[in-house]
Amino acid sequence: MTTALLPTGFRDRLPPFADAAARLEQAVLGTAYAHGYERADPALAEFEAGLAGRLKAARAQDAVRFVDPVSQATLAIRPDMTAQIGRIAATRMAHHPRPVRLSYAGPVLKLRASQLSPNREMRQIGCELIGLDTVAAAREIVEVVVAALTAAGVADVSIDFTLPDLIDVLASGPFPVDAVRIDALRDRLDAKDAGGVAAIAPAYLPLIAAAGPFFEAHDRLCAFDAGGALTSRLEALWQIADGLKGRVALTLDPTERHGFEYQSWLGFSIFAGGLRGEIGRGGTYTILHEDGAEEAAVGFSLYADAIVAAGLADTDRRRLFVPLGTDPAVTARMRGEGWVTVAALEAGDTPAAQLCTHVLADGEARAL
Ligand SMILES: N[C@@H](Cc1c[nH]c[nH+]1)C(=O)O
Repeated sequence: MTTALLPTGFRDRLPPFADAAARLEQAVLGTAYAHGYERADPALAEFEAGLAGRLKAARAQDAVRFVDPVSQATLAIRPDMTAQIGRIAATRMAHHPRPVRLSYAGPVLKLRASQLSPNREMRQIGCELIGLDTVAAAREIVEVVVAALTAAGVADVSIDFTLPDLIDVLASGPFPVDAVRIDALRDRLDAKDAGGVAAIAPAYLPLIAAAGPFFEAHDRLCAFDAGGALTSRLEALWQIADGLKGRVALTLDPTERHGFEYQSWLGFSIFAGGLRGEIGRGGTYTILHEDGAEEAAVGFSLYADAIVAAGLADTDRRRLFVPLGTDPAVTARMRGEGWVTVAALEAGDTPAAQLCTHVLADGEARAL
């Protein structure tokens, strides 16, 4: 075995991609900051028990665990920073007035690669608004993510809304389903398998057709409205989407549940550049406090690697080659004008070897 290779699911990021990811992160966090979201930087690993039980409805986490030789406790490397932000808001920042607005960026590690992404280690950048999961709060969160992607130069953004707790609401209300068959029903709805759904609970069939461009799909879902059980959700969803109308493409897939493990009434996937894979996700969720109290929240996470790998981040180089013997004051002036200067340190050095696009000659930048 060679130690030059990395384990499955891990990779190094090299120039210019690592720079592109850093610029993207800066643009997103800058936009978040300008909207009142201050940065929190949670620990890379923490007590497994504290991480796993923090968000209501979260199943056993998909986390890499290990026994810490120092504390003798089982620790988990974070697979998702949202639960950590929830912990911070519920403990050290519990006394802060609500809502609390926090942003974050850092690596997360999954135990297994998913079908959609072979990577186990990813960089997450996000915002969480803790204390509210109202329409106003959700509108702000989707507004921030759209503004952040615009600031980062990511074009053709589209948002696919979903209702993560839809089946639970219907099953515990108008359309009861046997507890043992509910997972199978979710599965068949996820697969858009009409035959399978019909065999379990035909009342759910219209949900398959209620997916597509947002406003049409919303109309179909309203027509389906199950004795008022969904009225408030549908009204809220409409208001959130209405705020984005005309600026980003909007779709609705009410039974989509991939990646929405702990989200409550609202979930959304973020796409860009006409690509199939999602670049981020978000939604409403519930934080559990130490005393059992529950607190509503809403947020989003973007995946920098997915954005860079899809070619949606700016990876162009613009570098100015500075020949040997150039007056350092001139080079400093060029940097002051925004140039990236690369100084020759030896006589034989060339602009090509230094990946330069321009060369400094007679105090001016000349394109190569
Ligand atoms: N952290 C979630 C998205 C999210 C943030 N806040 C609420 N949901 C994810 O990466 O899937």
